[in-house]
Amino acid sequence: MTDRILAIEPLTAEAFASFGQVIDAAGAHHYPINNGMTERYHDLARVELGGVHARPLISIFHGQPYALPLSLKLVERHPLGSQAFYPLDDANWLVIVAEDDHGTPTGLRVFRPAPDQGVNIAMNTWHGVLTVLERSARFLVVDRGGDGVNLEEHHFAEPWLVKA
Ligand SMILES: NC(=O)N[C@@H](O)C(=O)O
Ligand code: NI
Repeated sequence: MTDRILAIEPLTAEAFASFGQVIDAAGAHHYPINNGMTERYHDLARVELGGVHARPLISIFHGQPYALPLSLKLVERHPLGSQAFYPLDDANWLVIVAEDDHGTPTGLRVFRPAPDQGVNIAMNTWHGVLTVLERSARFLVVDRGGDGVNLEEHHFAEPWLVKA
């Protein structure tokens, strides 16, 4: 029996503020372009690119579903850049993040994005890898390429349990 249980909470910009930004057209600054044929939802998140020869990468991640309860054994962070995930399908997914305490993740939080929400995880922020539930889903991912090592992993001595 473990006391290392994590509950799932709804994703809000306020709750996520210390980990990055929520990508959400709702409430965003927007304006018509292209003779009014397109609405631009502008500047939704802050892409961070650090280190040498940094450049933005645009990729598609096709995530396979995990089952709940989820045994969380690892979080990671990208010291040289942010990482954004925006669903291309109707996805049921989780965003797992943590604060940092002198190099150790602490204060784990598990968020469930609403439909039409994505996230931009700020540079050097501890997070779980893409965690999709129920059915596979594709995500547009914007993160950092370039020189240097942009991945640091933390393996928990004892896993956390993410429960519905
Ligand atoms: N490894 C990789 O590109 N993906 C992870 O960084 C992740 O956060 O899913
Ligand atoms: Ni990552």
